[in-house]
Amino acid sequence: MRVVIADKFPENYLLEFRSLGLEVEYRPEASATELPAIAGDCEILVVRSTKVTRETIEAASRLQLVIRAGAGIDTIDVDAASARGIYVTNCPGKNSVAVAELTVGLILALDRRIPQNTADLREGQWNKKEYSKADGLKGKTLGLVGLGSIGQAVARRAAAFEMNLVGYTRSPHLELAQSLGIVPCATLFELAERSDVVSVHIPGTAENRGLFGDAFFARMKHGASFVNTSRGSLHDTAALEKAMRERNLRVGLDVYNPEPEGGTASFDHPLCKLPGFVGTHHIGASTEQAQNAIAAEAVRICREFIKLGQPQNAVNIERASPAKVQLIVRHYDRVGVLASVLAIVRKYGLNVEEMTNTIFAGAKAAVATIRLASAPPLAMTTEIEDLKDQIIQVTVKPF
Ligand SMILES: NC(=O)C1=CN([C@@H]2O[C@H](COP(=O)(O)OP(=O)(O)OC[C@H]3O[C@@H](n4cnc5c(N)ncnc54)[C@H](O)[C@@H]3O)[C@@H](O)[C@H]2O)C=CC1
Ligand SMILES: O=C(O)C(=O)COP(=O)(O)O
Repeated sequence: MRVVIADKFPENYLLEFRSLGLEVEYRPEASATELPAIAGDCEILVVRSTKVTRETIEAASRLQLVIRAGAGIDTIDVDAASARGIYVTNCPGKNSVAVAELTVGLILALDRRIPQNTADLREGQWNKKEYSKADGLKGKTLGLVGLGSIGQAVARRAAAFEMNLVGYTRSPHLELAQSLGIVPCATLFELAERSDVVSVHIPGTAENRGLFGDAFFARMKHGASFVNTSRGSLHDTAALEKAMRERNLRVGLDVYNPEPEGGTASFDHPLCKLPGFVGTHHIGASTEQAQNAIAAEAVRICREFIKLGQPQNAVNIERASPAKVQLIVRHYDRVGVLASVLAIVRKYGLNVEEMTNTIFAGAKAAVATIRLASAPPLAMTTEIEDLKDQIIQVTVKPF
């Protein structure tokens, strides 16, 4: 099997891929437009933020698995992969601590204006008078949007600064929130009104696009801070600029919309020039610790995939099976039995949604569980039962 690694990846983990018997092509500088040609004949594609487009998925005729060596899968055309039966996985939770550390760094930098202090010192300017104005974090309220892996890691760190925590999450993680000392907010607007600092930790899905716009910022306190280390698509840049100018909002960003592809580029962004801004270059996950943890997880996913044919952490498996009925066929473990059973299922026009076949000790008998979208007619099960010397028992159960 051939694996293409189309992003920067720790060297020693490349060796681990090779030790799995994989032929490794390491293309750390590959761009999204080059990827269709590069990934053309690989079975496994590993990427960080390099976009995997429909063109790549369709050009890679042997592709079976795309591993996002990170958390967010918004850079991958998951629909295109699903339409061709290609697994997409990510490495959940493996870079959360790194992002949480950067988030706390941005919150501290916004309060004490550390980058602005440094810039003045670089310019030969001593300005203790100006920079002596800061609020302090103790007793201030941090509003966390999203209480997944990163939201929780930020909560734990902010608690050490004795901040009050409020949170908003779509899925009601009430017990979890309580265990972390997070007071749940019923709506995003309630969170905006209560928070001195808002920090965003939700995925950049289509439905979350532009969630933070005029209406949200208008509810934030004057002079409050907004931190986004998740995705640039989540905030409306123009609304953010307006809130910075009119409501003295302070903004800390690691992510932008749009963001340059690759490691270096010129970058002219309206927010970066405003005095209340601190920012980083989408480096939330870029610590050695996080990248080693991510790489180890990517290798683990590959190992399991090679062994079992199915990867862990797949994000594009249909969770709500269309199956309604299970046809359970106990049969002798002989050549052609399953083919005969399936031929009868086909004859009655029923689609097999899911299927497993489990062999019993001694390999004399097996049980096939065939999941169907609708109940089989009696004539069909009778026909299966009548397969000579092949069938032990047929049952039908709802699913
Ligand atoms: N700056 C960087 O380098 C990095 C950025 N990220 C970004 O952070 C995001 C979050 O990462 P994790 O915490 O690891 O993911 P996660 O999947 O553990 O948590 C996300 C949580 O957000 C919740 N959620 C989704 N939409 C929501 C909404 N509209 N309102 C409230 N809650 C909502 C989900 O239910 C889930 O609990 C990633 O999707 C990625 O975009 C992740 C890693 C590195
Ligand atoms: O894991 C994520 O979602 C990230 O945004 C990290 O991106 P990166 O792998 O550092 O390009």
